[in-house]
Amino acid sequence: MAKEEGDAANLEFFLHWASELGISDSSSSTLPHKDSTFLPSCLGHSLVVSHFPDAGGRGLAAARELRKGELILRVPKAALMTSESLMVKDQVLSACKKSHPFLSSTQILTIALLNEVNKGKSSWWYPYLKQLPRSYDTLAGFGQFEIQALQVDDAIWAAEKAAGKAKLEWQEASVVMAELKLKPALQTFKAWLWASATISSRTMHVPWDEAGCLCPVGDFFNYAAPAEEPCGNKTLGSCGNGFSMQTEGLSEANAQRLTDAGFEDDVGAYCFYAKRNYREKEQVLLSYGMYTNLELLEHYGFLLDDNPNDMAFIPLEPDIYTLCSWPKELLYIDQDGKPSFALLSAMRLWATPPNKRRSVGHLAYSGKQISVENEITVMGWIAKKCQDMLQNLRTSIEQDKLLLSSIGKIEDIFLPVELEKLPSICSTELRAFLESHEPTNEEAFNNLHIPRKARRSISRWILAVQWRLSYKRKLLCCIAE
Ligand SMILES: C[S@@+](CC[C@H](N)C(=O)[O-])C[C@H]1O[C@@H](n2cnc3c(N)ncnc32)[C@H](O)[C@@H]1O
Repeated sequence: MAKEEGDAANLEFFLHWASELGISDSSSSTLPHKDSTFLPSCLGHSLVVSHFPDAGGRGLAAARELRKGELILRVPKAALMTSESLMVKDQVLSACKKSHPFLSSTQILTIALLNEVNKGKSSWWYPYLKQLPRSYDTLAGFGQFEIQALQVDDAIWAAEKAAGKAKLEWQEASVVMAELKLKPALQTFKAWLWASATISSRTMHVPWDEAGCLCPVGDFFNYAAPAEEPCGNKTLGSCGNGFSMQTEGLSEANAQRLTDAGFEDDVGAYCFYAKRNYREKEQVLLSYGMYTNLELLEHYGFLLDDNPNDMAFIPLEPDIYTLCSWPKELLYIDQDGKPSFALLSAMRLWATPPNKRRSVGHLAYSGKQISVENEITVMGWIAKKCQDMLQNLRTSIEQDKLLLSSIGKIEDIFLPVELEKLPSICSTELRAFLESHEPTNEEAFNNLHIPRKARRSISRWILAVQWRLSYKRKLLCCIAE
């Protein structure tokens, strides 16, 4: 059977398996969707699986017009994969967990997931496991080359920290995986990275386990950035349980409140609601939370071209930090190139002569201009800072754009002759990329275009260049303001 046909058959079987577990996209308790050709499916009433090449790949589309606030998917507790549900069915896993109380809840779920994969076809979860991606592009899996390609110190630091944390967690967990007698391939760091990326990018908040749950079908929703805080908290998880199950006769206030998803105790299910009205076939999106592009990359392995919550942090000289009480994470340039409230406030105070700071402090802290002269100094300083930051980075915006279009063609490049035809900045980075993924002897012997290992890293390299480009664009926008 061709791969596509195999994938389609697996998906059909999975949606049937899900319907038998009570997963449903229908708010009434009618029988699962069925037509004469396919197995009964849990979808078809409100949602269908579809492909969105530019917005997350596989995702869920509206099967009909959907109204804001409508209940569109319900996943009963029994269908949620959690450490608890995996342990109930596996005494050995449960005993192992008890003898290693030092492990975090995320480490336990990671081990439990690998333990389930280890069972192969005999796992009760097999139809679901088959639907999980084979690889991820989350920051922890970036190699040294891709990390350096981020160029900005803060981002490099975040990537190194993510990789270091993953390694440490794996080392701590390895004794348990050995006790569970997992296959050697499932005890490797590579397998650990896969399982922890599955958990990082696909779990949803539940109140009884910090690691969250894997939610079959519910984890097919791709992401849309929330434009504003839904309930005053940064992440969706902490406000997910406030949603109401009622969808009939919604008041405007309730319709506003009913966004996204959450576990509902009284229903005993994870419930998903339409965040807005959708036309038939439009992709239905979920807001996982408010994330900057770097955070999206870290936790989910993608970023958005136009992320309203993205920001470029501005490192300040120590004497400016000591002047203000703002935490560093509030000192940034926003997506539109505007300095944040805290950055402006800190700079206005800093640009005031020391003997006058006390008397104008209240203006700075309430976001008001201090004087025209002060404002000109502040704006000039911020623009100069952005300019210096841009100049200190290895490549320019134009070069990054060129590089991105060259990486797109990398599969066609016949080494080393074609490499020479590229602009020098592109060929230098391309050469460094290839050198960091040395070909195997066999590949070198056969003069294959791109080593296999490198091919798998291309998507991460593209993400790194896209990330630094979006960062530079914000700085440029600020200078142009
Ligand atoms: C919960 S899953 C969503 C379903 C996923 N597309 C699938 O096929 O299983 C989250 C992952 O989908 C991808 N994704 C979600 N929203 C995206 C978006 N707006 N743009 C690009 N990728 C997205 C990312 O790989 C992310 O880690």
